[in-house]
Amino acid sequence: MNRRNGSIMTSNTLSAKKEEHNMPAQILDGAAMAEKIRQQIAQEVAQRLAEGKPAPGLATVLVGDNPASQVYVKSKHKACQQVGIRSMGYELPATASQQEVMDLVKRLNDDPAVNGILVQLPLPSGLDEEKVLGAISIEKDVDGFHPINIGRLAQKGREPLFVPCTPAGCMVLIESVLPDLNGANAVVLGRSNIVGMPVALLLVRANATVTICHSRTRNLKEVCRSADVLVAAVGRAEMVRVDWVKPGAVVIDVGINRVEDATQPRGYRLVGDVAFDEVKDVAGWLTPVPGGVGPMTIAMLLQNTLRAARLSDV
Ligand SMILES: NC(=O)C1=CN([C@@H]2O[C@H](COP(=O)(O)OP(=O)(O)OC[C@H]3O[C@@H](n4cnc5c(N)ncnc54)[C@H](OP(=O)(O)O)[C@@H]3O)[C@@H](O)[C@H]2O)C=CC1
Ligand SMILES: Nc1nc(=O)c2c([nH]1)NC[C@@H]1CN(c3ccc(C(=O)N[C@@H](CCC(=O)O)C(=O)O)cc3)C=[N+]21
Repeated sequence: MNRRNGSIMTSNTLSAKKEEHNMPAQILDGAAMAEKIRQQIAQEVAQRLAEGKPAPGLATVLVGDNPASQVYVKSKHKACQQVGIRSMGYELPATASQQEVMDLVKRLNDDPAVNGILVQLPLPSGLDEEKVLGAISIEKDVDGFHPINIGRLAQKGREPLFVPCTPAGCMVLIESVLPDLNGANAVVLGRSNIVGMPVALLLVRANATVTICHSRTRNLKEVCRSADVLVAAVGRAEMVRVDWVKPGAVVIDVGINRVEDATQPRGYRLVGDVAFDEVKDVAGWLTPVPGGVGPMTIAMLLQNTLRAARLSDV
């Protein structure tokens, strides 16, 4: 079996593959894939405008002044602009009350120019995230974090209106090289509400056999090494080392970690949860950081916003 043809490595091919140690991974270029998706979305938006329909609208809600959140929200607006989605940014101070945030969400729910509402997470401490996310109209829940959308994702035979963006982006990347996940062993490192758990749910829906790992997992390295598909979303710089990865595996690196680097203009560089330079020699496919899952997350947000606009067509 060749790791280039999208087939799944089985344990009896493992030792043979190890000898091919120096066969470098193919890079799964999320930035390029996201660019293609954005072009397609731009075309569809233009088509809608030509039909006399209004531009899809996305409202972002940023509470407080977390610098990383400000960067992410800014790049979401930029991406909207690129494809013709109208984006509206709402900012509240870190001192905003629960009521103020809830009132804003309700106002956006009632605003017909707003098709999608994204409340940037994490919210400052003191605010009830569950209540805020639950207040978003499910037809505008382009992040897919409303309890009804997550509940449907977790249940057989139910369809969420929207799938969370980062997990959806991971699946597009994985399925671009491994379209048939039937019976594949998938390991997800991390169980957060926004990445680990929903990506695990999507992998189960795609018929993979899924193991979810977290800070209490024993024998992490061995569990990871059993994976045909490994998704790392822990937020620990370069935690996944070369001997954690089965030769030929598809490795999706969700982590975005800043590490100090005086040679960089910003004083830091971004690294993933995977030690890219060593894992690239053994994985079949590997996503880079930056340029992997991050841009796909934003492309999925645009896709969800366009879908929300379509849902609101009368
Ligand atoms: N590219 C993108 O689009 C996105 C990237 N990210 C990045 O992905 C990473 C994860 O984000 P997020 O899910 O929000 O993070 P969280 O901090 O919410 O979750 C981290 C998860 O990893 C587990 N974990 C932490 N340390 C270890 C360890 N040493 N061994 C095993 N498991 C561990 C935690 O376990 P436990 O539950 O037991 O605490 C938890 O389940 C971050 O770097 C974040 O910046 C996030 C969102 C989008
Ligand atoms: N309600 C909500 N929805 C989210 O989708 C959400 C969130 N809250 N909170 C935080 C995380 C994080 N996240 C990222 C999106 C894009 C990049 C991204 O584009 N990264 C670039 C690099 C960006 C840089 O240079 O910093 C890349 O990986 O190439 C990263 C991370 C979305 N999140």
